Parts: sequence; structure tokens; C-alpha cells
Amino acid sequence: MSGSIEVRGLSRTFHTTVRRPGFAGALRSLVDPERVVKHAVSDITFDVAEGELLALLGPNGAGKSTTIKMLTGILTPTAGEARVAGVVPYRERERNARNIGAVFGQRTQLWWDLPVRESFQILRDIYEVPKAEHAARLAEFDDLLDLSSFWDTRVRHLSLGQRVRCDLAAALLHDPAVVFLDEPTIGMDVVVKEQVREFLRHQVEQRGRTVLLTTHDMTEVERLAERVVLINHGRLVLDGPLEDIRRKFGSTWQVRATLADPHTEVTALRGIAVVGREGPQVVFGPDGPDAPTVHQALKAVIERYEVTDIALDEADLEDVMRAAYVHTEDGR
Ligand SMILES: Nc1ncnc2c1ncn2[C@@H]1O[C@H](COP(=O)(O)OP(=O)(O)OP(=O)(O)O)[C@@H](O)[C@H]1O
Repeated sequence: MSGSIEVRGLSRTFHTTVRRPGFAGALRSLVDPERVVKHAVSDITFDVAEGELLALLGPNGAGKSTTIKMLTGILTPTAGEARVAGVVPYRERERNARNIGAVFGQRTQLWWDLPVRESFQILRDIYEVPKAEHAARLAEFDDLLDLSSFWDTRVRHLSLGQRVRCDLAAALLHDPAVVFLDEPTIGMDVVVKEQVREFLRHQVEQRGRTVLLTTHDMTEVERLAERVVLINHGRLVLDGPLEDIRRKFGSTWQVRATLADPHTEVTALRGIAVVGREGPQVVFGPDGPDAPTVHQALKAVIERYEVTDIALDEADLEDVMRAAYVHTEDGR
């Protein structure tokens, strides 16, 4: 079974009513409600290949969760089509559920009053996982996520970091080909975040799972994703390698080189300007919209000049994304 995700022209509109302000407004809204149409997701198309981890990014309210809800079968699209591991999720919810795992960092899918281990057993029965397979997988997850120190605790008494680790294990116990993660590390401390990222990397690289991840944590994106899809106001505005997005919006890098010969004549390179010079110290920066990435610039400088020392400053991904969000505002 292929674990790919195919999204074609997917759209979701919500019809809501808004309450007018004040008492008189509230009364009027009762008899004549003001209807509002919200285009939460508009005509988005992308693919995720089997065994790929894709980060779905965008500012608050961009439409990320709505997209994930359509792909997990929770919501039906207003238009367009999606296939997850070959199944149309909102038409065949049960079949889709067998192929996917989902973790919503903001809420648990576990039984609140039961010890975690009992939740795992219920899930084993629901998904009809053979006992030995279940035990082996649980041992693997315990190894990677340290679950056994708290898996006899009721879910309601777990800390956030413990609870999400259990949610991750629960979502993967039936060995799904495709995993949806909606802000999985929200509110976790840095150590647990790193543990979860390591776990996810293992699931993609060693187990070949396909992962669609949403997050506002740019360190997470850098550590896990090679490709990102950016949505803003419900529209897909970028789809490509993280490096391309950096190139397009991360225009603030610098390469600082110390030349072996301080009298060397230094000229601009393709897409690279000389932005400062003091004796043997030369600072290069991006020149124009087709400027190379900082790593390409580094290579170009080393190839052209004999240098004794070289350092680089890169715009951090938070800055890059902020610029990308602002530049894509007209996707509205
Ligand atoms: N059930 C609903 N009824 C009405 N509007 C909704 C509903 N669900 C989502 N929306 C609206 O659709 C838009 C997209 O919401 P969504 O939750 O998909 O955004 P998001 O990208 O996941 O945001 P965040 O990063 O804040 O979680 C928002 O404007 C939201 O208010």
C-alpha cells in the first residue's frame, strides 16, 4: 500500500453567524442573523511522497488544521479531492483510520480516566494488532520515548510532555503508513521536544512513514523537514525545499572572509555583493532576488579567493518565515 498523500484543489468554506454588538444587536441577531462565509482553505494542491516528511506552515488561522481535518476524514471538503494512502478520507473514514495515525498536540485522543497502558490495550483490540507485534512496537516506543516510567498513570495526571509522548505512541501502535501531526511539540520543554523529534525522524527514516506536520516552531522545521508547503489565508503560496524559501525570503546572510593576501582585488560575484572591506577582512552579502544561498555563497567565495578564515551569519528561520508570511499576505 502506498503511503502517499494527494491533495487536488481542496477547499473548505464555513458558514457562520456573527452576533451584533450590544443588547439590541443581540436581539436583532436572533431574528435576522448576520451570515458570514469563511474560506478557510481555498483550492490547495500538493503531494506528499511515501516516506517523506512535509511541514505545512502558515500563520495563525491560515487553514492548516482545517486541511489536516479533511485529510483525516474529520471534515468534508466543500470542493476538490484528496487521497491518503489511496483512500478518500472523508468518504471512507474507517478504512482511512486504519492507514493513518494522528496527533493533535492541543488535545488528547487517549481515555482521560484510564492508565495509559490500558488505553494502549484498547487500541490494540480496536485495530486488531497481534499481541506479539503490539508488545514489540510498545517496547520500541518505550525505548525511544521513555514511556514506561509513567504508562501506569491515568492520562488526566500526566504532564503535557508525558501525555503527548503517549499520544504519539498510541497513534502509531497500529503501524500506520501516514501520520498527521498538528503542533505535536507545543508547550514541551526543550529536552522532550528533542526526544520527540528524534522519534519522528526514526519513524520516517527507519520505518518509512509519511508525515505531514504543522508547527510554529522553526527549529522543528529545520531539524525535520526538507520540504515545506506554506499557506496563508487558506491559499497555498509556496511549495518547495526549505532552502528555496530561505533563498527567496532570507536575504540577510553575510559571509565574512579573511584573505590570505590583504592586497587582493575583490570584486562582486554572481548574486553576491561586497558589502564591507577592511584590510584582509571582506564581507559579502546577497545581491538581488537571484542571490545564492549562504552555503552556495560560501563555496563561491572559497573557490574564487584564497582565504585563511571564513565565517557566516544566516538569517534565522523565524526571520525568513516572518518575511515569507508578510510577502504572501496578498494570497487573501
Ligand atoms: N468550525 C469552524 N467554523 C467557522 N470557522 C472556522 C471553523 N474552523 C476553522 N475556522 C476558521 O478557518 C480559518 C482557518 O482555521 P484553522 O484552524 O485551519 O487555522 P490554522 O492554520 O490551523 O491556525 P493556528 O495556527 O492558529 O492553529 C480560521 O479563520 C478559523 O477561524
